[in-house]
Amino acid sequence: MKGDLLSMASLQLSPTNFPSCWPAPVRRRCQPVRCAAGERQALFDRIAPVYDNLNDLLSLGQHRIWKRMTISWSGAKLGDRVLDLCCGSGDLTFLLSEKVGSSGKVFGLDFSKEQLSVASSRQSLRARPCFENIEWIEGDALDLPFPDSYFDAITMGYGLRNVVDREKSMREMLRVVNSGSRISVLDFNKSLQPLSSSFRDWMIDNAIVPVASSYGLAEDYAYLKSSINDFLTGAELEKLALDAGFSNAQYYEIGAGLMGNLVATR
Ligand SMILES: C/C(=C\Cc1cc(O)c2ccccc2c1O)CCC[C@H](C)CCC[C@H](C)CCCC(C)C
Ligand SMILES: C[S@@+](CC[C@H](N)C(=O)[O-])C[C@H]1O[C@@H](n2cnc3c(N)ncnc32)[C@H](O)[C@@H]1O
Repeated sequence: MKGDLLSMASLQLSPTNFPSCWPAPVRRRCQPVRCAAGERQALFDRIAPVYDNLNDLLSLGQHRIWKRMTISWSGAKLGDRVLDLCCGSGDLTFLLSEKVGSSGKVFGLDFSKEQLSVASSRQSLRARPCFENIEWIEGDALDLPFPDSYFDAITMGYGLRNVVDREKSMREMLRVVNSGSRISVLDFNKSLQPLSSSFRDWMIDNAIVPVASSYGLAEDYAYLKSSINDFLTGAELEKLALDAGFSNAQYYEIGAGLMGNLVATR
């Protein structure tokens, strides 16, 4: 499986953005794969055309607030070089771009070609001057094409739950983030409160899946429920970060306990 994942291509990846000691990325095509990672990649490719609209509809626009909180916790500031991991259609990437401004640099990395294509067309449509600081990279969160200590901040929205190896993903984030800098990881909160988890499961069964089924995507959205149940609690996420080597980790429940944000400092 590692071999398959290593065959990720790199989009618009300019060697000039890397120190000269860093090998130039090789342009390769993604291979269709049948492993768990390949199935998830295919799922995110399939849902790409409706992903943004469904997020707005299903969360009643609330996901925009949760994403702004994630940016704020990342500590990204003007002039920084930052990474949005598992960027999908780019919501967090665009917010980071505004935050670091034209003197900064933002990399949006994802393994779904279709999600990146939506992100790139949104970039052309909105055409704000600072958006020129964005570079989209088709790549693997488990094998990042960046040197050690390269970033001043990292964000990851709804990504950690979807990668096939969370420990490895955490170790990769630790490797590429600067000492003293932060990662800010937004995802569903695997709540220990029965009322909160019942409400979330009820929402998925009775709102999310029925709406998604009208686009022929019922199964893809039903995956949400099992993936949240297989995910980690806030305390487990803090432990994951500390075990990987972060010096500090704090988990915040947000959105009435439906969502959570892990903030860890290297
Ligand atoms: C932001 C949302 C979904 C992101 C998302 C993440 C994934 O990992 C996926 C995997 C596979 C398919 C799709 C996705 C995916 O879309 C939408 C979240 C919706 C919430 C479950 C429902 C929120 C309900 C309330 C209206 C919010 C009210 C909050 C208020 C503060 C009380
Ligand atoms: C639910 S979407 C989140 C998109 C965006 N961050 C957001 O907040 O809306 C999850 C994204 O993670 C990406 N992803 C999952 N595993 C990945 C991996 N190993 N490497 C790169 N991207 C991955 C998927 O392609 C998908 O675009």
